[in-house]
Amino acid sequence: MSATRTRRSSSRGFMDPFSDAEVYYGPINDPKKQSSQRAFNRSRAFSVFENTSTDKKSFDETYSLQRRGSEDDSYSSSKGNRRFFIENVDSTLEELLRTEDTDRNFQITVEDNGPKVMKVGTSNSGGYNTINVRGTYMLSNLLQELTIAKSLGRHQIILDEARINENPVARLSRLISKQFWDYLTRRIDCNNIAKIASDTKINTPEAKVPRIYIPYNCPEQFEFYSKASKMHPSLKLDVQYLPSNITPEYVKSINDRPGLLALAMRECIDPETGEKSLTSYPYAVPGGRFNELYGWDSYMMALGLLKNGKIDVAKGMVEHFIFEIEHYGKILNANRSYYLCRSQPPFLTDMALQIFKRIGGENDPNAVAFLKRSFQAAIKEYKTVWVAYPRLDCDTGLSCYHPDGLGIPPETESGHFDAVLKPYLNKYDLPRDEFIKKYNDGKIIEPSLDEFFLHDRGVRESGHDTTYRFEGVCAYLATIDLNSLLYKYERDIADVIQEFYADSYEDPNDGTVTDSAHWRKLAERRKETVTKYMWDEESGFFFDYNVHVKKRTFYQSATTFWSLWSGLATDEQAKTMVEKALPNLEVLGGLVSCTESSRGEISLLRPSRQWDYPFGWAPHQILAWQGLSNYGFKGVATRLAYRWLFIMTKAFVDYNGIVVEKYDITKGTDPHRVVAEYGNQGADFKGVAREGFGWVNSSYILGLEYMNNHAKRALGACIPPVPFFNSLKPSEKKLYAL
Ligand SMILES: OC[C@H]1O[C@H](O[C@H]2O[C@H](CO)[C@@H](O)[C@H](O)[C@H]2O)[C@H](O)[C@@H](O)[C@@H]1O
Ligand SMILES: [Ca+2]
Repeated sequence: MSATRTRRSSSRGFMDPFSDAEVYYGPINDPKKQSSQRAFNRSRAFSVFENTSTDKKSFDETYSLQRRGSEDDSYSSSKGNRRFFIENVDSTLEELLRTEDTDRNFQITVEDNGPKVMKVGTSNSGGYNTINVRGTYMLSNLLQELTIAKSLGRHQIILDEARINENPVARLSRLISKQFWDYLTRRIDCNNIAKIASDTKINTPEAKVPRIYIPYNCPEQFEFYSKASKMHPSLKLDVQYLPSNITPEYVKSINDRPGLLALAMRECIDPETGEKSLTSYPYAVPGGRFNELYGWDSYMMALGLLKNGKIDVAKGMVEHFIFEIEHYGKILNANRSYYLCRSQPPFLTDMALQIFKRIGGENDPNAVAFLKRSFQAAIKEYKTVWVAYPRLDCDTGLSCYHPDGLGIPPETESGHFDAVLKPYLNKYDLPRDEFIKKYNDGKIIEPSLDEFFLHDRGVRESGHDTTYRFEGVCAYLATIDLNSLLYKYERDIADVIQEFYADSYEDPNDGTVTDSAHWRKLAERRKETVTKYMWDEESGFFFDYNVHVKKRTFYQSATTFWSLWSGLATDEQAKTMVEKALPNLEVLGGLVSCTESSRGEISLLRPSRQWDYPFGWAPHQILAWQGLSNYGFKGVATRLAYRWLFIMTKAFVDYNGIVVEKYDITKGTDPHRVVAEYGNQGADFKGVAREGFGWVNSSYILGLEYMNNHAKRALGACIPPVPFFNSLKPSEKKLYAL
């Protein structure tokens, strides 16, 4: 039977071993609820490797790297159809952790020194006979499944061996598409608003109160949330209007009273009362600890969400961006009050276009209307945020990450600025918090600190917080990242005006009328300017240009490839970039953020920054793969993708199903372990990782599109890039540009 065929799940038949946890551990598969043991004794027709390709065996034999399976003590004849009967989920979990989680972090990893084998009862014998579950991967999958079953209220379960011995590539892709996105999706309603509004980053007494700020001209939302607050008085939800003019002074004034910022809602009929009400659009958050909508994370997640068919979530995020541009003047870093002054790298035009194609495209009037609303917002954003004061450099016509704002960003980890503040604390002989208060209140004036924080805000707007590339200089840099993205906006806007506005767009915001030629000219001019100021033929890099001192910089960053993603680079530049720049950035696990030499020496006084060498980030990989493919370098993209997917799969297999925000991609053993700034998001879970990390989830789904079955099998067996590449026949090497 084919794994893609619809699978039955009934108490009379078999349960798909790979069905969603809610179904798999639902009543239908609950031994306690079955009238007789027979219902769960029946073997189902799937084989352990049914969700992998049929030539797996020959591959594994070739490389002799098959994971150890369980010993079959009782019924080897049914190999491939084995099921366990876990009579007591709680005690099995306890035993598993006691014997196998030797470092007591509630995860079973290659670092634990347990026996790496546990006897588990078979379902055929009602648990009487046992078989051995062996090895880190299977034992950690057992831990994950037991943890989920327990959280779903189950005391006994029937567990397919196939579920804990699933090919890792299949398991991770399945979890991302079937579980991780759902855990990352938020839909604000009157019952959960207080939870979503709660702030985890700010530590003031006022921050303990969940608060939502509503744009001054959204009375329906104010009424909606006020009602929610009255419905649940114990939650103490504080509902506040924002002023019509949101200034940096105002934003600073509410830093100790942070709140969520309202997002787009639409009218609906309340099913309980039959009255008109509001309902929110869904959105995905970057990781489990977040509840707010982010800027560029949303774009990266949308790419994966679309591939996994979660179109409403991707579309919901565009609806929120349209609302943010309308009411807050920009796509926000994230919708918390302390982010009101800054944005993040802009991707709205491409995001809207990708969704447009998936919701019906040009033949669907609703899709066209959606596209036009999105582009109207993007044009406003382009003109009023990115090509306007203070981000625009009038001399070159290039743009910088240069947001407004005052004071010290309140959302950073306490102690993050200790090294910077130390000389000032000494100078004023004040403890840190007292100094910060006085400085923020304008009672201490220190222009050099103002300058530092101007750039620090820029760093955060760039999404690359933090990197030595930007420290103390960001707001003065016309970066290759931002200018590539704006080039893409200009090209996309030209295309949409030509096709959907009969080549004449009247801007409702400023009354101007433009055609596609106008926008193409803007794009062409940007391309010429970027080449003039940023292109370095000798190294094959686009470098940032310092508009303040009027000099090109020399920091070798992976964002040079954004010029390929956006189409800004010429074919010759692309070729030079692949020949000269790429070898400096290609490491074991893909494209590293920057070169080691650009980053410089690391010491106690100059600690690692998370957006620098040796760390690799999903958005850098995703944009480079697409960019390289655009210019005919699909083989290079495939090679880089294999590298990245290897790192992700290896960490997933060895470290209890972990998927983290970023990886140290220079090491193959524990790449998820990152000692920089706040550590790593997604690493801190007990028993099971439920949501992965948004843009990393996307990168796995997108990266797999470059892999053929052979590569997928190699990834499933965790074959490192070099042995894998070396094992290829000459004809296969071409697929990886080797
Ligand atoms: O609180 C510290 C910083 O946290 C965010 O930055 C990091 O997480 C974001 C969400 O995944 C991501 O967009 C960003 O690239 C990361 O560096 C936040 O965006 C920063 O503004 C904030 O200072
Ligand atoms: Ca452990």
